[in-house]
Amino acid sequence: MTRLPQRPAGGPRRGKRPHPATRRRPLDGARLTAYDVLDGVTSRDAYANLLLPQLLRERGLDTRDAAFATQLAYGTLRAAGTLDAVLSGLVDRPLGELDPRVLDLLRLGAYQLIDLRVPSHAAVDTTVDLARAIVGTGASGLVNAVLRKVAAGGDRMQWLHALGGDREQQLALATDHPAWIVDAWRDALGGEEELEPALMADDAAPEVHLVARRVARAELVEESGGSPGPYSPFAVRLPGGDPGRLASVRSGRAAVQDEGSQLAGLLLTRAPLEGPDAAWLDMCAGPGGKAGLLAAVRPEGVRLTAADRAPHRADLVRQALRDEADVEVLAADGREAPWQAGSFDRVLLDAPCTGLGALRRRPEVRWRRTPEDVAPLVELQVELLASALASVRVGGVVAYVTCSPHTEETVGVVEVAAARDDVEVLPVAPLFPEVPGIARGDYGQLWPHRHGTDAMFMALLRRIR
Ligand SMILES: C[S@@+](CC[C@H](N)C(=O)[O-])C[C@H]1O[C@@H](n2cnc3c(N)ncnc32)[C@H](O)[C@@H]1O
Repeated sequence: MTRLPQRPAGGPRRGKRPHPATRRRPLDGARLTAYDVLDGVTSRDAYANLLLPQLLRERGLDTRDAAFATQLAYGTLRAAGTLDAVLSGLVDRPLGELDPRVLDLLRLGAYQLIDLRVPSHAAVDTTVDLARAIVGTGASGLVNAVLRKVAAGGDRMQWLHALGGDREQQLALATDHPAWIVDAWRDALGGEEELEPALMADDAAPEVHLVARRVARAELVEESGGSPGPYSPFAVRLPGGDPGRLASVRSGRAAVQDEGSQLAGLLLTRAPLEGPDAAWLDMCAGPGGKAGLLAAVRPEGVRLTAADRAPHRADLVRQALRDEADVEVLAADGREAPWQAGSFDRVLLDAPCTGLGALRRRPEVRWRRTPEDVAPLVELQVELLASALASVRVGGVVAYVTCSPHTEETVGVVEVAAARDDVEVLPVAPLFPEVPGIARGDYGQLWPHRHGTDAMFMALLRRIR
């Protein structure tokens, strides 16, 4: 560590105090934690929603600093596209040629200046301190010079104006979405009318949603200080905070789960069914969010089988179902089912997908995903849905669910199955009369701007012969 310049004996003389900029300030804990999240995402492909809570726990930041670190980390990750557009005009080489640590620091500083309007001396000085400590003195000079130019350019509105571009580019920049995701949302929404509010809502920090599994919802409301969710009878919404501190969450009687995911799980339970109703399958169950809810709400006598291809995800399901009787957890590929064909009455297929509907909770995913990811996922989804239909008895139901509204992964996949002569589509909206605006044709679609949930898609299919 660099040592402070030594004062002459007898203390500083008047007019000879060291310049404040040469003194070392302690690093700001919230900003350092936010930087460490950005660095984990950049250099180790970490997931911010897993890394951040771990760092907050380890470092014991107080509530205020933890909230600021969260805002900085998530906000910077969400806004990376716009921040890079600003920064690329101010750096004398392509951003990809910068030391990745310097780029993350520039993004962190620029986010504070442009989006949070943190006074420029605080945003610049603290980022320069981080640069000096993490990368070195040379980097701190570059960070200082670039961030001063960012500050001089004004706030987000002024920067968007300066960046220019057509309406499409402006929408992508203003809402922090890559252009191909803007297109996918437009397509799923059926046009322009709701596009901007939908993308804006997808760019906002989400509330925390809890699910009351084995505790009365009123009790969880009381314990958490939240309010009942408007749609799922098990949902509690909180403006923020660390739900891991709640006794109900620690004991597994409640869990963190988006209210839209709760509805997607409940869809399976609401489908009308004739004949036996004793065997349910959750075919892609890891980490066990929907399996946990299904286990809690199933009628007496229903056996729940939950499978996941990834053994470590199957272990997480086992953990989520640890206190439930009459459940079986398998590490199994749904396409090579180890169970007998036609052996289930209800099957949930919560398919692996691009996650374009859950970007609020996984802020870096929008920049990680590419349009090339879609086709291989669609191929897998079609195969899994065929397998789900083979796993259900004649007369039984399959709920097909994705946390993506992308038309190819949703309507496109279901239409392949619905074209078969042994399958019929059951309309979703009548099963959710309490959820206005859920219909997407015969399917269900939730949206952050309409429902305050992730953009979950759901479809219900019956084997008719
Ligand atoms: C959207 S996540 C499921 C989320 C889960 N239902 C929940 O609510 O917590 C999709 C899961 O599918 C699993 N998966 C991917 N391919 C699979 C396959 N061929 N068979 C079974 N599971 C698969 C992934 O490991 C992942 O855990």
